[in-house]
Amino acid sequence: MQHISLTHTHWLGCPIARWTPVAAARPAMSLPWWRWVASTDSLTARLIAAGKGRQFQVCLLRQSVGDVFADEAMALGIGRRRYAWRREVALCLDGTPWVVARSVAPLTQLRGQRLDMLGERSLGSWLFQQPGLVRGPLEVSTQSPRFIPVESLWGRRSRFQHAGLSLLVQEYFLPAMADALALPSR
Ligand SMILES: C=C(O[C@@H]1C=C(C(=O)O)C=C[C@H]1O)C(=O)O
Repeated sequence: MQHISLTHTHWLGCPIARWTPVAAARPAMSLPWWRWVASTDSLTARLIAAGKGRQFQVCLLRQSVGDVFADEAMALGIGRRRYAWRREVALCLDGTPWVVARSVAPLTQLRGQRLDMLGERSLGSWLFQQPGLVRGPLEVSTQSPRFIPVESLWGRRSRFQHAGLSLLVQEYFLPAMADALALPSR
């Protein structure tokens, strides 16, 4: 597959992200990456295991309330101008970001869920403890994230549903992770 490397600036004038169902991306994906990208259990737990003693840390980049990107609004079934809770983090091993993630949820659905109190604790650790958690289908993108100017190898997103809350979690796997784990470029 042709190596596509997009940088932050490519997003100018291109407001819609291209997301495809994970199964459709399978032919373009190596098996080692498939095991990461198509997994549906906690990425936090997987990174800690793969880190083999490296220190895992959630670095909170930004947490705010505001509107969302058009593709996020579509995935959540809300209007673009509806207020949403937005959390952006880097998942780091020994201080090196391996994954960056952006999670968004409609503000009106947060009702008493004190997600803003998470700080540098992993959202995944909280999420996967919730009874009745439902995870929607995974979608994949080769475009880099828009919320931080880094290049990623694979991006994925899925919607979690729990007690009336819809939370869209988008995770982008970075070249530093591929280097550390000797994964292929795609
Ligand atoms: C959804 C998970 O949570 C991870 C932790 C996040 C956070 O703390 O904000 C964000 C996205 C995930 O990479 C997971 O562990 O699978």
